[in-house]
Amino acid sequence: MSHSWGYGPSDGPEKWFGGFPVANGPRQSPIDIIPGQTSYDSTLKPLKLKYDPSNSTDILNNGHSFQVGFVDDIDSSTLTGGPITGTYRLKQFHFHWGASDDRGSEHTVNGIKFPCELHLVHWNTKYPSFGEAASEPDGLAVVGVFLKIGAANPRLQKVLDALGAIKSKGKQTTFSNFDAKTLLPSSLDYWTYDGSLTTPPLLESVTWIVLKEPISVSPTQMGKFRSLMFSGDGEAPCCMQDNYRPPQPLKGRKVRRSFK
Ligand SMILES: CCCCNCc1ccc(S(N)(=O)=O)cc1
Ligand SMILES: [Zn+2]
Repeated sequence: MSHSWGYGPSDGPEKWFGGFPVANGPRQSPIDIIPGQTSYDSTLKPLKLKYDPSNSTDILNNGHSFQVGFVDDIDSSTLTGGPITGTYRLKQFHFHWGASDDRGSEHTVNGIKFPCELHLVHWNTKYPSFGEAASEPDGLAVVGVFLKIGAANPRLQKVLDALGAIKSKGKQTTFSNFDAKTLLPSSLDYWTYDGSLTTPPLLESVTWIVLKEPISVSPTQMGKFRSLMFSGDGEAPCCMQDNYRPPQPLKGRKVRRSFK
């Protein structure tokens, strides 16, 4: 059975339960973060992100978003500290965004949607690979960064300038020497909770680490995200936008914060 899914009326988030029943599971993502209901945890460590720019390899339109891939066969781009134990390796980063600036993020804060959200995806090196880690409850850690409309962000430009070469589904091009650390805000204060992949297969294997401070993006830069296509060459053209899953029920989970 082919598990084709998307973000449209016939194959979008409200339809994913059919092919992926975990969609109604106990630790689904994203969620609405209500800061007043989070608990400060003084035992949470500072996040340690060590990214080697020489590790970036390619940029790919996967038909759902675009992602920048990293070499992950050695511990050269890693996440340690924060709420996790051990070492997690950076595998890829990607984004989710809206058709207009009033929506697009997956996590929300007090019900507020941001126009875009960056996900830096890491896997636990206690497992042999990303694929194996993805099915373990402590297998993945994703750092989420909100993008807020403001001044153009020069650090996004290299990524946005590469999108012309990967307009349609399946297109891929080399993307080297990109320092993912440049996409992070100045503060690494974060909220954290146990969740899932936000796209099928929706595996409940993600420790979410959502940064409190957004980075900026301009309306023009947002337009460049929307110039991508969900569709492949020769298919009916369909703009890549609104590729976000809405918040899911908390089901008793606690959200902790690293800051007072
Ligand atoms: C086992 C194969 C999984 C492939 N899909 C990876 C994937 C999906 C969603 C996210 S997200 N949006 O939760 O960060 C990250 C990585
Ligand atoms: Zn994502």
